[in-house]
Amino acid sequence: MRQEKFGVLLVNLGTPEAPTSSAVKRYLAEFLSDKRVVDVSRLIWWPVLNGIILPIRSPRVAKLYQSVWMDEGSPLMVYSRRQQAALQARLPNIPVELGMSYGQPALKSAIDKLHDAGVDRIILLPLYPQYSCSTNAAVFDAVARHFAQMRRIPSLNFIRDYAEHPAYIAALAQTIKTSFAQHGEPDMLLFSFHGIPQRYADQGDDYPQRCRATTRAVADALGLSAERYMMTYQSRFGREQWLTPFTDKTIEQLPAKGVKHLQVICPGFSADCLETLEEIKVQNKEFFIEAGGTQFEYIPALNDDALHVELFYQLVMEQMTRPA
Ligand SMILES: C=CC1=C(C)c2cc3[nH]c(cc4nc(cc5[nH]c(cc1n2)c(C)c5CCC(=O)O)C(CCC(=O)O)=C4C)c(C)c3C=C
Ligand SMILES: [Fe+2]
Ligand SMILES: [Fe+2]
Repeated sequence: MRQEKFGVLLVNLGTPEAPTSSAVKRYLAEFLSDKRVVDVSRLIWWPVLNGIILPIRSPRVAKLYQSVWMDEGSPLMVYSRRQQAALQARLPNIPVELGMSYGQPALKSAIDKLHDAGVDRIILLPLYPQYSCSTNAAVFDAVARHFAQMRRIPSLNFIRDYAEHPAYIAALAQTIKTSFAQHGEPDMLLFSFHGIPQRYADQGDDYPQRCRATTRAVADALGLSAERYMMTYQSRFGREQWLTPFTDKTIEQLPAKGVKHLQVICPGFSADCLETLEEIKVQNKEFFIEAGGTQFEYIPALNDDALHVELFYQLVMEQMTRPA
């Protein structure tokens, strides 16, 4: 029997092509039209999105993107490309493609490239460590939509998430140790995850459990006692109730409780992006200092760190050596 030809498809969210109001509008329009992200009836959502959210949010958010934009582009894209290149170097005989759920490079073109390279089994690795219907399932849907257009679809190994993978926990523990060594041990270590509507969790999305699993495993690996760390949710959107406790509200209250030195890590973001570099590193730092905190450090995402690439390598190898 012919040996199967494997290919790897790394997927992340996507990001605007430029830090301009029109590019942000195009990006948000695609992202926020996905029913996996906002599941409100289209009859209600379409006029709200097009009449209110896009015109008001796009220019405001474009300014925020300008403040974090790198010479090579949007941070999320820059780090995702570096992750792809590093994993490709580690797996020289297997094509590794990057696809974005929204914007460029489109998932569709990444799948086409793998198809053209003769791949008959795709290892699909969404770079969201904790499963959520709004992210990992959205990737699965998008891949299935493209498969629906193909006559000959490849086999698919879908990595649902890796919230508790030992190599992921080890990489996070290492980066926290490095930060402690560099800046001193803080009074509190805060694990901040992107939020989702509470309703999604009530309806069965196990995202909060997956976030807790990561947090517990890292705290155990570091031997942190319960009063030295906390877990919160950031990046709220819209009027609905989102998962609590909120990162910003928590941070504002910490100095009054005696926390003067705070370090924040965002383990749900595999690459630094607007939500970490601006919302946490700039905005939430300000909230903490204004409330009386004295020392604040944001611990960078794992990005293209060697231990992160090692995790991707192990995840891929586990799929390749799995009995079919
Ligand atoms: C409207 C609902 C949203 C849900 C649900 C949501 C879930 C979710 N998102 C991420 C990761 C990222 N989100 C990012 C930006 C971002 N997220 C939303 C909305 C929802 N996210 C918006 C509107 C935006 C754009 C910025 C803004 O307008 O505030 C990013 C950063 C992208 C970048 O270009 O830097 C990431 C990454 C996760 C992991 C998640 C659910 C678990
Ligand atoms: Fe988001
Ligand atoms: Fe945000």
